[in-house]
Amino acid sequence: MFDWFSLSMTKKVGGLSFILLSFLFVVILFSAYQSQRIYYNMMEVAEIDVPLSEIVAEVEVIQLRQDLFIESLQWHPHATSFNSPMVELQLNDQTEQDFRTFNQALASQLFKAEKVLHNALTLGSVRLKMTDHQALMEKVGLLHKHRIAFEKTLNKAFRTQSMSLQDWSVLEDIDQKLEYESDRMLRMIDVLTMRVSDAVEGQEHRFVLINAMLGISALAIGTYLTLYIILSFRKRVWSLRGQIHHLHHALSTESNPQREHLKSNNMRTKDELDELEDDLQILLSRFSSEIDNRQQIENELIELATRDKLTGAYNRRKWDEQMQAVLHLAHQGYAFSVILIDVDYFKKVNDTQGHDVGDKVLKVLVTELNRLLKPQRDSLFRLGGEEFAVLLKSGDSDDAKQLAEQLRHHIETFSQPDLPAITISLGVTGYQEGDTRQSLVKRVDQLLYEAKAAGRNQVVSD
Ligand SMILES: Nc1nc2c(ncn2[C@@H]2O[C@H](COP(=O)(O)OP(=O)(O)OP(=O)(O)O)[C@@H](O)[C@H]2O)c(=O)[nH]1
Repeated sequence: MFDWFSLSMTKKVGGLSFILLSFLFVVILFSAYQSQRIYYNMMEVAEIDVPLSEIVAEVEVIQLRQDLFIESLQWHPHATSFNSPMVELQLNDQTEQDFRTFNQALASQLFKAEKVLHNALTLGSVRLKMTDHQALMEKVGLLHKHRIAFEKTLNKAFRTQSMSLQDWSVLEDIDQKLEYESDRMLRMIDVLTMRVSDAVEGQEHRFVLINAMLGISALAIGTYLTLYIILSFRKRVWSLRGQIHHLHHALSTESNPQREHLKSNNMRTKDELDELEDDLQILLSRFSSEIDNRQQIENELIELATRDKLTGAYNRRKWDEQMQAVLHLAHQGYAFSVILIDVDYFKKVNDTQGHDVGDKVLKVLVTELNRLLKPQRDSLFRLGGEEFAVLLKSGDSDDAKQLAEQLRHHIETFSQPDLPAITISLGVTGYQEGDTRQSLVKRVDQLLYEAKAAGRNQVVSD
């Protein structure tokens, strides 16, 4: 089943936006459709009903003129024969002229009405009550017929300058019919116009109602969408900030001076994003200092792992690493030298003074040897027991010999009240082409042996 709540925020916002836009789209389409309908209905009123109303108004005026015309005909019936009583008419040129004028006007108005209705029915501009329009058309036709009959009757009278009583009553009858039909036509047009305006009004009401409903729905969805986005956004930001605070807490339980500083310095109003940015900034700086600390600790641990615990000189592991590195460089032309150092008669120190003193002697020895070494170039290693080595990463073997002699002399002459005096024997050699670690160590070991054999407290080099 469709699970709205488990959708991602993007999908929810996208879905709601789509619905909102669809609503707006429907509102626009419906508005356009209704406007179009209202427009056509109004067009129908403007093109058909308004001209028809004007025509009928004209016909009414003409009708009045026609009534007056008939009134103006002074007549009195007199019998010319028993069977055919005649009407004596006051007919002159002016009378005929008047008749022709209003008769023509009437004919023209009726033609106009026919044309309007014919166009409306044939061109399809009538949308409401087609049958009523057809009835109206018929009514105009009838009026036309009455007018022609009226015209004929009068034409005859003008020709003969007289009229039978029968014709006179026909004329009066036609006149009444004309009047009656014209009234009916006007009423029909009124009804039609009313219907059209009612229909338009109804459409307008529906239009307003449906548009209002769609608009309210769109507003509701828009409001919900906006609130949803704001609340989701705030919830996410707060959740992120919560996680950041947890991280702060995990990094340190102490109060964070940087955070306090930021808080106290930034009194201006901040939004959620500003606060999140601050939190992230502080977190990042804390991470970076934490990384620095860890790096420092790691370096210290590495350093500890490479140092001899008793003396602080580098241990054999470091010696192996460094030898590998300098041999690799030596193969590329960077020479190096080694001084191998051994304490003379150290067993005697242990035996006579005790092991602790022996330890202290070894510690002091390392301190004193280091005094004469150049940290950039020379490194001191404890290879085991009372045996040490100095690695000179650069310089030739003469430099090494010179340094070895300085070391020997310094230890020979060094004294400390609580420690026995000691001497050291040293073997010195430089890198020779084709050397391996074993060949070089073996050679310098041999030289040290020779120094011992030669009476100790001396330097032997190759
Ligand atoms: N105090 C102490 N003594 C140690 C330590 N490591 C080795 N030794 C002692 O150093 C002595 C080395 O003695 P030997 O190898 O006989 O050499 P030496 O007495 O110095 O005589 P030569 O080297 O021939 O001059 C031994 O007695 C070891 O016990 C240490 O860490 N502390």
